[in-house]
Amino acid sequence: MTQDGFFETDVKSAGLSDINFTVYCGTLAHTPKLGVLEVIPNAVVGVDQDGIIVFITPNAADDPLKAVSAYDPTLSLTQVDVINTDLQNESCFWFPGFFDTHIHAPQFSNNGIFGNSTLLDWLEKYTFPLESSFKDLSIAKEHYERVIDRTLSNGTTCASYYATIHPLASKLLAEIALKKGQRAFIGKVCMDKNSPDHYIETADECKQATLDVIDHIEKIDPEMELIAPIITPRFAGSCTSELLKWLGDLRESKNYHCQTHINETQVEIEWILKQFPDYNTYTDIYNDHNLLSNKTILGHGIHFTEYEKDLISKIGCGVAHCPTSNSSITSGEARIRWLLDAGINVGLGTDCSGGFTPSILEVSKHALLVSRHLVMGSKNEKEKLTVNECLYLATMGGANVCKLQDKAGSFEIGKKWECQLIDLDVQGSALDIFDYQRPNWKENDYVEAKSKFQNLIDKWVFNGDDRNVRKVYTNGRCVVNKEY
Ligand SMILES: Nc1nc2[nH]cnc2c(=O)[nH]1
Ligand SMILES: [Zn+2]
Repeated sequence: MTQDGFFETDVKSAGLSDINFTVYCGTLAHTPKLGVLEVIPNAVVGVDQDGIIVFITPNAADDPLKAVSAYDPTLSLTQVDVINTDLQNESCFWFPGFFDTHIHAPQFSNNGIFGNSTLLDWLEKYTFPLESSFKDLSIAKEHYERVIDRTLSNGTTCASYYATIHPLASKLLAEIALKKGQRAFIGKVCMDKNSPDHYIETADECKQATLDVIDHIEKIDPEMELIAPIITPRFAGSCTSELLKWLGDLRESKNYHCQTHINETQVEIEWILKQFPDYNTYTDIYNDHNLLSNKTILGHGIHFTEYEKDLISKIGCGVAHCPTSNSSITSGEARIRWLLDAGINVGLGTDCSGGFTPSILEVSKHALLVSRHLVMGSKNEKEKLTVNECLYLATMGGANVCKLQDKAGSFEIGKKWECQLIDLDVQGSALDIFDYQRPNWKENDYVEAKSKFQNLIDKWVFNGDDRNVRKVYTNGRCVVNKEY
């Protein structure tokens, strides 16, 4: 423990041992482009000591060392670690880790508890009382350990977290993510108005605490191997103009990531525009306070006007789509096709505990269903999202929003080995796979096997859960290994 009471963690020491090269065998599946499922059957993937993918050879899993020699004939094979999946099991595959682009770590214990509330009364009744308790570090520690264990176990390799206003608890969240090996953006929440007396800070306290948390994160992971700070004004409803401007200038000073909520409900929008009478739109408030860049993640974005959509497209902001939360607290249905058509990067967010599930797989399913609800109103079939589009939002879409598209989100040479091993046949899982549904990559022709595999992917999205996640890797390191 350090003097502050935090854990001492060294990201380098958490890496691989003396083995300096690893090959992973098995079928790879990913969605590198919107709506496109690519499958690389029985592949061998070479991963170097930095966790970087250096080769991907399809149909080579029968003799992985041959693939290694073909990549580098001088490599000593005794130093190669071979990780085999169960090759007899054709319903086992590697899939990129999920991105949760919007999650409130301190709200985790409230998952499922929202009654009939809507945003503003939900904040007062359920959220602020829970978050204010994080002044107590022992409460923070228990929640933060559990939320990171749970999201990792569901295949979330990267999460953009809102913490609370408390600097010590926010630093602790960063320490725990680093120790457990989850890639994470950590945002100390900023709020200096419209908040209860027991859960508010002055602008000066907020500035000091924000700098303190950023400094700590930069110290414990100086190379930003896994964690990074993110400037987090809760929303325009809980920050004064003075604080928003200071945060915006800080964001610009070092091109920091930034996250906030926007256009979540009509009542919220009216309430906020009354507080900022000089502005016509919610987006203009953030833009004028210097908070928007291509590293800004805007949570929800359900009720953007045409003008706002064009503005965020021009600036390059990402949107965190949170369909589970938007349905639970009755906020609305975001028009994702409309945003994608404007070239806006969109990822998925659990928004725990506005949303009730920590699983991005489940949120993918909800994104698909919400898009169908939109169609029932608009009669515009184009708004429907497919399974492969939702999986793209859950992986590459999230990577684009977090500006990690060169590091993760799909399998590609030069990217990190950052993925989950999915096993559809795991004992006790809710999936029933019949033998006729299994693809046989060796004996079926590719098109037939691929079509069977697509059906399995669809079944996974609708009926799978964390029990189907056997292993999880971030930055080339195994961080979840479930022995059944
Ligand atoms: N969903 C959601 N919206 C918010 N707007 C401001 N704070 C919050 C929050 O904690 N959750
Ligand atoms: Zn939120």
